[in-house]
Amino acid sequence: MPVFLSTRDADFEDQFTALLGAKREDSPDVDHIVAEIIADVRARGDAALLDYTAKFDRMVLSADQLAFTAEEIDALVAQVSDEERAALEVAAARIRAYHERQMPEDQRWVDDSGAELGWRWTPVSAAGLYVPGGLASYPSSVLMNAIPAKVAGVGRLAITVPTPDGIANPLVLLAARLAGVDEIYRIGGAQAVAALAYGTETVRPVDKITGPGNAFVAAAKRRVFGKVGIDMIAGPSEILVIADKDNDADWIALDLLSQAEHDESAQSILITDSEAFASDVVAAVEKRLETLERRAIAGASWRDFGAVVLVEDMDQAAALSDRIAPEHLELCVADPDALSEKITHAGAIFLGAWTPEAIGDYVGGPNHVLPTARSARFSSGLSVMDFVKRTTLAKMTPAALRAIGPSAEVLAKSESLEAHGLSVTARLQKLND
Ligand SMILES: NC(=O)c1ccc[n+]([C@@H]2O[C@H](COP(=O)([O-])OP(=O)(O)OC[C@H]3O[C@@H](n4cnc5c(N)ncnc54)[C@H](O)[C@@H]3O)[C@@H](O)[C@H]2O)c1
Ligand SMILES: N[C@H](CO)Cc1c[nH]c[nH+]1
Ligand SMILES: [Zn+2]
Repeated sequence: MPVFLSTRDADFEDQFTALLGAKREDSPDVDHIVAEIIADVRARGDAALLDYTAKFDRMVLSADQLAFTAEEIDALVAQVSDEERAALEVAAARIRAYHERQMPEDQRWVDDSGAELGWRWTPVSAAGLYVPGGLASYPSSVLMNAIPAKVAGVGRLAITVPTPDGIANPLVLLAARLAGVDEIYRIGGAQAVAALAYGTETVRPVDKITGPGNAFVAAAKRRVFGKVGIDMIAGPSEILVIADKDNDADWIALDLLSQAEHDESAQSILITDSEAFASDVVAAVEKRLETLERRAIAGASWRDFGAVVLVEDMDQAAALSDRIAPEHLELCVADPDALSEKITHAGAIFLGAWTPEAIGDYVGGPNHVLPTARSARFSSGLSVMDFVKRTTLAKMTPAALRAIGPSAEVLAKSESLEAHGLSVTARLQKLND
């Protein structure tokens, strides 16, 4: 059974704080193993990649087999059914259209002093996308990572995907092709991240690495950060549903289970102002868990981390939601737009009973790579912005330098940086000659 909290309980604050602080992720200490793997890939390049691929993915390869050839991709893509291809194409088109609107604009203006100022956006030159290939492999995540990169204008986009025992997921290859990925390597784990960051004889290094993965992948991303950029370390999925009594309890139960089925550590929370509705949803979840294919995973998540919170009104619901800062927030209430105005911290908001979160996982358009573990308080989901960087521009005229240069001279002096000040002074003297 999930925990049941009511804001009317005397110890509500303690219980809610415990819910917020519950540690869900089992984070094994893999950092020392990962450090060794990265060092080995840096030292031995392809030879290390081949050894680790043989060891962890049970695949003996030669260096010229590390990358998928165009013919191999063709053969795998041909295995995808027409129905699945059409669905991926719908998803790709919608994700692309959404992300094209995110492209930021350059700015240039002249201020009061006569200085010309501005900024310019440019894409990162090369990006690498890690696609998990062990227990879970999501073609939708390939689209969600690769399409923003290509929309941003990333010149070279490489994918690494482990293929344990030589088995590749044809849908992953098709998603990569639809997104315009340039290179695909059959490698995984920390060694793949190291290869993308530092390069080997076969894998050219990239500037930014994105994509989810297991503890080894996450630790490797943390370690290479600085040498390359990374997106985020996404934790187990979360959903918070705020629903009033005028909902179908079974729909809400399924929405809660849709994220619970990802992972035993996933978290699904219902906030409602109706005790009777809360009971109906709990009963509907139990009923669905009798037959759901992934009932073992979803059941464990619901039992260990699920929660139902009874509130007095929707204002209270909004305030609690902000404290949870959920990855996904569904607002199944009469006026979801009005309620959403009261929400500040959420990775993605799904407005109204006709918007199940799963639409956002696949075909809505917005990205499904979102901040977890309350990090929506300070970060956002993956976007085109993750693949561009901003260069600032400043152009002085003699008049502008005369207007603002003296302040720079004063500040340079106060920081005891003489050359800084003199570089301005020399120019101002020239103007006075
Ligand atoms: N948030 C999302 O959008 C999203 C999407 C897909 C998957 N995921 C998550 O990604 C993860 C995928 O994990 P996975 O394991 O299935 O695939 P993975 O590709 O992340 O990891 C497989 C690799 O781990 C390495 N590895 C395994 N055991 C090792 C060991 N003992 N020592 C060193 N390296 C070892 C191997 O190199 C192997 O190729 C899951 O946690 C899943 O929940 C998240
Ligand atoms: N809900 C996941 C992110 O939290 C993403 C995903 C992929 N496929 C289905 N769902
Ligand atoms: Zn999902």
